[in-house]
Amino acid sequence: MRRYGKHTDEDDIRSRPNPKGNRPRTNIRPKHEDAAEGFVLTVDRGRLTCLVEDREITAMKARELGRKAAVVGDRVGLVGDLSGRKDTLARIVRIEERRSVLRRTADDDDPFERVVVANADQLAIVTALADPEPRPRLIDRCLVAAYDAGLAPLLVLTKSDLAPADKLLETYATLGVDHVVTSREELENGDAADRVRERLAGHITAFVGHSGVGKTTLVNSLVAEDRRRATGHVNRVTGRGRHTTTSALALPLPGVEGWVIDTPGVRSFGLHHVDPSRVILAFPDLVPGTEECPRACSHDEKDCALDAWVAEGHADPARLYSLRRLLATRERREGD
Ligand SMILES: Nc1nc2c(ncn2[C@@H]2O[C@H](COP(=O)(O)OP(=O)(O)OP(=O)(O)O)[C@@H](O)[C@H]2O)c(=O)[nH]1
Ligand SMILES: [Zn+2]
Repeated sequence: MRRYGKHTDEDDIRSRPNPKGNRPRTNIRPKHEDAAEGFVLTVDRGRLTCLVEDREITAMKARELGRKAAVVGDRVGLVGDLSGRKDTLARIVRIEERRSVLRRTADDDDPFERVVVANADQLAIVTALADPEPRPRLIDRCLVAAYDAGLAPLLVLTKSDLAPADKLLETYATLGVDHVVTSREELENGDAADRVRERLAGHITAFVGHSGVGKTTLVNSLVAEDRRRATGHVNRVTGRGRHTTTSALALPLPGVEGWVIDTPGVRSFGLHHVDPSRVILAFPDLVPGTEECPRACSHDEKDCALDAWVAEGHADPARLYSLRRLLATRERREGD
């Protein structure tokens, strides 16, 4: 059989007594041992689109998973009809352990998670340099969410044909955040896509951005033609059903390993769930200075040991200033 390649010697045949692959069943096997592996591409009102091998299939969560929801980016185990034919429905019976979870709430008082992406390792924060004006506090909040979730942030500054990037970049220099600057012309000649793509290969990158910053235009330049979406406005129709305002959408990068996960435009970035003790982990140079901190220190309070430690010359005061600025964005203000 072709499946066995060139190993058609007798030994090999003997070790596969049932060449059809329908192995005998016994009662002691773990449940759903033979579930197919899938990757969640998008979620729409309880229906999940999953990639299984090269087929996109529609699935629902099996009741046995209880309250645990599968989200975009999840690796899942599926059983049932995996043909991907119209009107078929598979069942998700397992959610693999996640490497990361990116959450946001609509605002800080909102207990519901609006966007959840699993397994991303990079967060592309898309900001226009003008039209609309950059909102540094929103950027800071996205950075906090990235650090909290353990994602590496990538700042993507669009519309450099309308305004220069240097002032904004200065604000982030101390944080050492990687960045790409793009313009209308570079979008048109392909340079923007090339430069951004370089940073995406081998990664699962979630893209976030305020509405109108050019996120859709950019994402379209990165993905295959048949995956592109109409730009300009909110009524986003993907080739595969309506893209709801609450779900993200995973798109493969053509030619290389890697995924772009587009998320709906954000107006605010609620940080209800953020744990300051994880944000400090993005500042490894400051971590040793927290040893003398009071228990459960937010590192943004009077008794925080970092002030004295930095004053003793152990780290750059600008780094502590940046950490404090980020932590302060957890407090809600008008316009966040
Ligand atoms: N001048 C200039 N305009 C740009 C650039 N990139 C995108 N635009 C324009 O900005 C507008 C908004 O772009 P979109 O890609 O729709 O923005 P979006 O962030 O996806 O916005 P929503 O779809 O509302 O979430 C469009 O008119 C684009 O043509 C750029 O680099 N320079
Ligand atoms: Zn502290």
